[in-house]
Amino acid sequence: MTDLSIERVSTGPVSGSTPGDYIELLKPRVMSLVVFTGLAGIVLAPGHIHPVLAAVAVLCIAVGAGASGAINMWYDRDIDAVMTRTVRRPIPSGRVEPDNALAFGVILAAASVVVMGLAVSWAASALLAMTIGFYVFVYTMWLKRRTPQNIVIGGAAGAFPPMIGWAAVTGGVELPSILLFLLIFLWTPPHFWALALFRNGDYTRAGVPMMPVVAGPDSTKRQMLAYTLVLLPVAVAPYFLGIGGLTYLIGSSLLGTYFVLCAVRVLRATDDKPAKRMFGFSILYLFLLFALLMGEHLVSGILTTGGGA
Ligand code: HEM
Ligand SMILES: CC(C)=CCC/C(C)=C/CC/C(C)=C/COP(=O)(O)OP(=O)(O)O
Repeated sequence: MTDLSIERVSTGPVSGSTPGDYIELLKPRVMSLVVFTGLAGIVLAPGHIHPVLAAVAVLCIAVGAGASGAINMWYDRDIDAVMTRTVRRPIPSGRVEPDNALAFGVILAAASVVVMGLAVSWAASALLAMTIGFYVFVYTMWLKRRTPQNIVIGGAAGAFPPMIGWAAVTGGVELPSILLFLLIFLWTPPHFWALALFRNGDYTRAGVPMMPVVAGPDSTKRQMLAYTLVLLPVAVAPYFLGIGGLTYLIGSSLLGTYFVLCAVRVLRATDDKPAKRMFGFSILYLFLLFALLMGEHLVSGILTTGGGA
């Protein structure tokens, strides 16, 4: 356990929180892509879901993801106060009391799980509850401060949303939804380690054993390349499972090849620029993969029904 007997950044009494402070606790920018992959699970799943229920399912995933982010910020308030990237967050900056942030996260988490079960599907509700629990207890409270494999195993939490969306429609877990999980699971290490490479000082100061801190940048870069090489065929696999079409096959092949090239540039780099570029591209890469999957699926659906007229 990291012993952080660090003087907390004293920013004086809480000067009245604003709604924006609480919204910030939900990590909306990060969770927007998380929710986007959850929507993909809904759109790609076979069968029909009423659009209103689909919207409720997306909302529950969004609220559940945000709630897990708020609880994560409550638990990590000590290390957030030490890292330059996070010191201005609502809790370390004194804008939100820790107990209020925790209550906010717990209430939203409970509400998202109950509403998903009552309104949409108990299978999706169970998966949502498990995802929240995995991120809070397995990643944030257990692995993050103990092992450089923290984000590899913890990455599972971020990979569940497409399975939650799929279960909201079908009530179950099937091979294609497991493949979408695997795609994000393999994407997470190169996504995060690219950031960790240029935020290494933060994590060293905070005593968090991220891979670059423990194994060093060279080993981390080699592992990032390995993950992008494994990810390339896995990201193409939806085409062979019938959930992606020819456009997706070409797009995912090109995007995956460029992601590998990013990793090669990071491996050869003598400064942080390639790592920063790879981190940024990792987000665009995942967004485009899921956008291509959903876009093709929706267009082919329209063409089919249009053709059936
Ligand atoms: C355990 C897994 C993950 C870790 C450790 C991780 C880590 C991070 C960190 C530290 C940041 C910078 C955030 C900030 O400074 O506020 C970030 C940004 C981001 N992450 Fe990840 N991430 C993970 C999984 C995911 C997943 C699964 C997604 C989406 C499916 C995702 C999407 C994003 C996005 C969109 C941003 C940019 C946010 C912004 O522009 O401020 N991340 N990630
Ligand atoms: C539906 C549901 C519950 C979805 C959850 C999805 C999920 C777990 C996404 C991971 C997002 C993320 C930024 C993790 C990093 O935590 P960190 O503590 O390493 O990041 P930080 O240092 O920026 O706080």
